[in-house]
Amino acid sequence: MIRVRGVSKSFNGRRGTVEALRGIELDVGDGEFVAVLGRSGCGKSTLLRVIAGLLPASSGEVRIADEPVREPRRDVAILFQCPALLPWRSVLDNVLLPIQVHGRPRSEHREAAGQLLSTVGLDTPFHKRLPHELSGGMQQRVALCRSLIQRPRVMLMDEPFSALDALTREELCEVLQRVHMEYAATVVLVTHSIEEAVLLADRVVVLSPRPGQVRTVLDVPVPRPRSLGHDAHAAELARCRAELHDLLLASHMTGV
Ligand SMILES: Nc1ncnc2c1ncn2[C@@H]1O[C@H](COP(=O)(O)OP(=O)(O)OP(=O)(O)O)[C@@H](O)[C@H]1O
Repeated sequence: MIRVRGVSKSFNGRRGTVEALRGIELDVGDGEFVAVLGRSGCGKSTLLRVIAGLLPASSGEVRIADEPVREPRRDVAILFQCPALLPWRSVLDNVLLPIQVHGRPRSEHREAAGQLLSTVGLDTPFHKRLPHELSGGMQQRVALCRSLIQRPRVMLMDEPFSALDALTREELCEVLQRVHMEYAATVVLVTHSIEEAVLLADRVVVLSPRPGQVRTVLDVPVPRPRSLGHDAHAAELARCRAELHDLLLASHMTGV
């Protein structure tokens, strides 16, 4: 589904050239959930933006559904750290925004929007509220629904929960697992949180410090839904966490 081949990216700035990514190779299968993990500045967001078609690669190629990505695609949704809801529109109208932007009738999608909001735990009384009447976690749930309303094939997420407190993040990880199981979208999540990566992903791709290169890929062979609390597979989750922790720490010490 997503095929990244030999992607490198350098930025030319006033202080010279920054090599952000070097020779990234990555395949993400249909319905797979892949987390890209690495320390700050290793090129995670750059990789996601190249996959999204928001940024051209310096060399190499990204293909989605066997087509080269040269610009943002309609069937690819992107979720950022900031929910970026329109403050004057109700929750329901924010979710319906992509429908309106693409000139499709809102009335046909109102029910789907309501269902999506219920799936993420926002029932009818919330639908008429304005964004400022919601907590940060609730706003991010609305942004998640807005990205799902068009039934994307692929969801790209850049640290979507990093501005939230630890418990809210965990709650949203639970929501995201449910949404992923229900909608079966292919997901690439960028994060610097080992916990998040292990809770959510089928595979965790660890990038080395700049220039970002694929250092290792770890399978998380644990059935969903997963939890940080009592989980029958707690030992396996802990093993994956420890392995990723050691890898990230080692790459910090050696710089590879
Ligand atoms: N538009 C740009 N112009 C110049 N340099 C850039 C640009 N975007 C990113 N960089 C540089 O590329 C490198 C990788 O940045 P990127 O944001 O992809 O890292 P990251 O792993 O997502 O970091 P973080 O976890 O802190 O968000 C950094 O050194 C950054 O300063």
